[in-house]
Amino acid sequence: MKVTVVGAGNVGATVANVIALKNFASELVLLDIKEGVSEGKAMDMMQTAHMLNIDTTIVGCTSDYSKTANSKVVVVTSGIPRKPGMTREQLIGTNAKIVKSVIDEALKYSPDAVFVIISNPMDTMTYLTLKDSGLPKNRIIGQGGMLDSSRFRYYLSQALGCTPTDIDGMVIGGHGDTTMIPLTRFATYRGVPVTDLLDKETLDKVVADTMVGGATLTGLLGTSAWYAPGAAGAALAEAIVTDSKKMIPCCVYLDGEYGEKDICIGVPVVLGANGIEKIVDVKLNAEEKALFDKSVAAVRKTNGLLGDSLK
Ligand SMILES: NC(=O)c1ccc[n+]([C@@H]2O[C@H](COP(=O)([O-])OP(=O)(O)OC[C@H]3O[C@@H](n4cnc5c(N)ncnc54)[C@H](O)[C@@H]3O)[C@@H](O)[C@H]2O)c1
Ligand SMILES: O=C(O)C[C@H](O)C(=O)O
Repeated sequence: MKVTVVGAGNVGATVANVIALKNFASELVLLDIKEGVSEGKAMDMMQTAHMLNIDTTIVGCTSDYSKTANSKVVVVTSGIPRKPGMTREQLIGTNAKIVKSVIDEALKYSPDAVFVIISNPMDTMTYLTLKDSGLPKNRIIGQGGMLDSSRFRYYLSQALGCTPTDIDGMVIGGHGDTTMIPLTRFATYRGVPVTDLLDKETLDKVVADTMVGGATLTGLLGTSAWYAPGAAGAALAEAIVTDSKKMIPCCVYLDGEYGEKDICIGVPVVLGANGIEKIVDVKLNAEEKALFDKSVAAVRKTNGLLGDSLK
């Protein structure tokens, strides 16, 4: 099956590279507006094929959407990243225009695709995509929770002195410095609740570090991160292309679930060939529900800034 990645910058090229390494797509198209960049990165990756056993055909193109025709999944990474000191929400003006134009073009050639939105502010860009495209809600998925949960597992593993692969845990809510909700109550170390293993002060620090995980990396790198975001985007594409039915926290449109309507925000979902196969309605306790409500209110406020872009 064919997968398209729009935006061949740090995140898009990493999504593409991880997809190629995982060998689940027959063809991978990388598209950017910068003349020659996608072609160059696609050729560079194809020259690793022999060494890394890649059988996926990787094609690069400059703004030629005909090359993306009939994609099963379109991953949208085009847009500007934040710089140190900025919030993701500050990117809305520039990125709304970019995302809207990309969706319009991609849809002309892949009307049946599932769209994975990565560009920030991701929850609002996912909402914009849903409203602008008119596509059914199961085919619009925002990537945030997979990455944030992976960071949560990393910080928990650091606190426990173990490998992140032994940790289970998820982050729901918005993909923002103040809107993420790492669910410590459900996090485990090989089935043992982390709340039995770490004191409250340590857990509070893990939560705080997770929430500003992206900002921390932006401070270190001077631009936002790409390895874990790229792996997260590829993981969503893989779950859809392989119809794996994996449960992953993603940003999806809620229509009554979690008591919310007309919003795209992070909750656990089952991913498969249809995109979102099912929204998993986790029973939140009063404290978690209060955080979720606050997160929803903040994302709604950002959606309110879309203004004319929604028309
Ligand atoms: N949701 C997440 O978890 C997550 C994680 C990391 C980054 N991001 C976001 O992803 C976006 C990309 O980040 P990056 O680090 O790759 O940035 P980058 O600057 O390295 O790459 C962005 C690319 O998009 C391209 N582009 C711009 N307009 C385009 C258009 N109309 N059509 C096609 N391509 C276009 C640019 O030419 C550039 O190559 C940012 O908005 C960033 O905030 C989201
Ligand atoms: O932090 C950012 O701005 C990029 C991305 O959303 C991330 O979490 O790494």
